[in-house]
Amino acid sequence: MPILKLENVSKSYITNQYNINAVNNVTLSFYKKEAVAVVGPSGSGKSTLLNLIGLIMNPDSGNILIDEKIVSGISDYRRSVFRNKNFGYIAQDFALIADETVYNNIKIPLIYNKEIKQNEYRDRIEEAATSLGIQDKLYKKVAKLSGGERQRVSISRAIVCDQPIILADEPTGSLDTRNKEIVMDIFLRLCEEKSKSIIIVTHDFSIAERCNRIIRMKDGEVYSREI
Ligand SMILES: Nc1ncnc2c1ncn2[C@@H]1O[C@H](COP(=O)(O)OP(=O)(O)OP(=O)(O)O)[C@@H](O)[C@H]1O
Repeated sequence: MPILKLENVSKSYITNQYNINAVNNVTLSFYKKEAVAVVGPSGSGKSTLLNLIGLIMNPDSGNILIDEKIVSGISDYRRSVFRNKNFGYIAQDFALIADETVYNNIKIPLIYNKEIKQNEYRDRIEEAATSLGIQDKLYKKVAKLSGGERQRVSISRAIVCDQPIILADEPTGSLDTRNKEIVMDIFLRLCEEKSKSIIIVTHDFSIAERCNRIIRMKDGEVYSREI
């Protein structure tokens, strides 16, 4: 059974100058324990697709289902509840607060998660940091870390609430080859050992080819997929 499903999902942007079908009638399924790459030229709709999947925006038409339950076309509040429960995010620029410690950065999604009690924070933060090998950096400021270390902080933050699906938009865009490999090793380990599903938007073919599956987009449509 897919953990996440898109059925005939479309999204347009309407501006004064143009009306563009950013995602056009896309049907896709995602499963537990798989890393999936979304590739395609600039403007092909990858980020819009990721925002739809992550319930950041509602589709104009079609359905998004998590565990067979429709989670699109619902109120902003209910969407945010599903979002917090199901998705961890990793951004290209890491989206960390440089002046804060690693510990405080990893803590951020816990504060927004109503189901996790404050007395669990420390254990969860230490566990997430340890699984990424940065437990000795917890009380350092992010500003003092290297690019590879910062990305590990952002991955720790994405897994600290233990949501089943991780969404990553160009997660290795600013890393060197060695750190890219390390990040991909971590993603594949999270799929295998923690049964996560990871969806990665990337322009980097060396990243895409290490995923279990590649989804190719062009002009808002998915034109090739395995499975
Ligand atoms: N907020 C917006 N308002 C209007 N048009 C938008 C908006 N966001 C995206 N678009 C347009 O929708 C199309 C798809 O954009 P999207 O960012 O999803 O593509 P992408 O494949 O992620 O591109 P890139 O690889 O450059 O990040 C593009 O033509 C883009 O210009």
